[in-house]
Amino acid sequence: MASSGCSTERGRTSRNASFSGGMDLELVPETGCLSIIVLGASGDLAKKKTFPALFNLYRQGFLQSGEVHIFGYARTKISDVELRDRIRGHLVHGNAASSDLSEDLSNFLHLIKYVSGSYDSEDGFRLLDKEIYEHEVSKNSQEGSSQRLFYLALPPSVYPIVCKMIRHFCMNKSDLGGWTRVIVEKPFGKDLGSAEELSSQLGELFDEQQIYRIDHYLGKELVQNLLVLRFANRLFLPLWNRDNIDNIQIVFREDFGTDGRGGYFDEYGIIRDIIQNHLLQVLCLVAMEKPVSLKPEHIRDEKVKVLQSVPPIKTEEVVLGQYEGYKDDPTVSDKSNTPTFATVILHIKNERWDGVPFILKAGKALNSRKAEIRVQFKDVPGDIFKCKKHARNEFVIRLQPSEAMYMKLTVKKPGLEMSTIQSELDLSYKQRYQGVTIPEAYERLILDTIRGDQQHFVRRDELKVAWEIFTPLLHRIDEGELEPIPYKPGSRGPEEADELLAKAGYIQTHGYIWIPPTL
Ligand SMILES: NC(=O)C1=CN([C@@H]2O[C@H](COP(=O)(O)OP(=O)(O)OC[C@H]3O[C@@H](n4cnc5c(N)ncnc54)[C@H](OP(=O)(O)O)[C@@H]3O)[C@@H](O)[C@H]2O)C=CC1
Ligand SMILES: O=C1O[C@H](COP(=O)(O)O)[C@@H](O)[C@H](O)[C@H]1O
Repeated sequence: MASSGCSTERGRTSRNASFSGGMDLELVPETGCLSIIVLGASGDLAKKKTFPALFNLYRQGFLQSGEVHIFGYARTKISDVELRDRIRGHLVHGNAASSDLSEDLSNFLHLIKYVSGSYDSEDGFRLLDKEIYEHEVSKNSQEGSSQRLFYLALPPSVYPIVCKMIRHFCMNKSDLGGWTRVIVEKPFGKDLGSAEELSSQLGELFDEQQIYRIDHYLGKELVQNLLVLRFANRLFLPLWNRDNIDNIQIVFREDFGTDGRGGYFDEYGIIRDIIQNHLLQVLCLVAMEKPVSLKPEHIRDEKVKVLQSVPPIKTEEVVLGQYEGYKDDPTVSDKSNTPTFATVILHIKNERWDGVPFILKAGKALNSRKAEIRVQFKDVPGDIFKCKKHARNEFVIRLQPSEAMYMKLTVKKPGLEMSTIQSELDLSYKQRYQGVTIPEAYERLILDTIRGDQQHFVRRDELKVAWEIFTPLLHRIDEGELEPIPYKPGSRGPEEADELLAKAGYIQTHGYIWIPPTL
């Protein structure tokens, strides 16, 4: 796995060999050493997602020992060894034990160095810069050609000061093809005002091309497949509109509660945590027009147009819920009004979608864990089968778990009688792509950042319109004008949400259930 010396031919090829390589991306030539700096390295996201994603990229040859170094930075006073011990277990999770794995693990962990310092301390960031610089010098990286990727695995409250410190003390010294990029995590603000303030603060320090606002749903395999599916298949082109589609649901369900993150969650709630970002991003890809090309700006231009076509949310098209027992968490206020469940209907007032409700539903502590897009077609006109038994066509994209796409169809029930039954055309990934490992969303997005591809990241104007849509509703909830309905953990959520779904036109096929095929 390991290679020595900076920018080996292999390293250059593998880091640049993008999925969209043939798609006209202007990739930055790579010549220097890469330093990845995880700020907030002592935290939950860093150990569960960031370091494991880096390890997987390392194992696949996208990060090479000879040219990459990883730095952890946080206030907690621990040594390099202690940081490595904290994350080790999360790196091996899900990987079969083997001698390769333990060798890779040990080599990878040795690439990690920890620097302790506070987020507003000049000394801390000067020390960090010195460590990065020493690494670059040790790899004979030409000054100005090195690449520095800062991953802010931190609460957003410290983004402005941390970005200021990076800007003043940790940038590349000159520009010989090198770069400095910053990945920022959601939530990007709490409402339109705070998001815009944060954007302005960051915008004063970095160009838009240097800021990568990560939304990990954009890194999921089946979310990335949406544009291919829609625009590379003739089949969907004539059907994907208000003439044929009755309603679209985008659903996120989790079968566990706030799971130790009650303090964070209570401040944000399910709309800010899931709907305003993850589900809205999925909606954009489902609803947008064909972009001029696959250039990031062309795609993001189309996403912005979709969001700009969404009129204000009506209170009667919202159902909020809170699971019973949520307030037992000592980090949650006894009087909390925070929704842990929400169904919100959005409309898109354009030629393609006028009249088609987009039903966004998300909830914690429900009866299952899944995320999917459910496109329900209109009834077939002229019912020659004279039986109401055959149900509507539905095209379902299962984002997780058991990634799949299936089309619910009415077919003749096999046998002597002429009767109909609901069945499906099924593309289940595990079965169809045996032996293929679907990459973790974070892996893909970190690699995109290294490659300078912003296609799957949220642009500033996109973020602004997303907040414009939800801010009035969020303010009404914050002011206590809308109360969440209690629901039992392990249930479907409040019954009122199903009633709203029916009012929006969704017709459930009773007695039909899709079972993911097993090998
Ligand atoms: N955890 C998750 O599953 C997900 C998290 N995110 C986002 O990622 C970011 C990081 O999340 P997560 O790792 O859970 O957060 P943590 O609460 O674990 O914080 C990360 C680190 O930041 C430092 N920190 C914590 N609170 C403060 C504070 N008030 N002021 C300054 N520093 C602080 C701590 O390091 P130290 O004290 O050592 O400096 C901590 O280890 C957040 O923006 C979060 O919303 C997004 C998706 C999922
Ligand atoms: O961003 C978040 O996402 C997770 C769910 O992510 P998934 O990839 O497992 O679907 C959610 O649990 C968390 O509350 C939220 O902050």
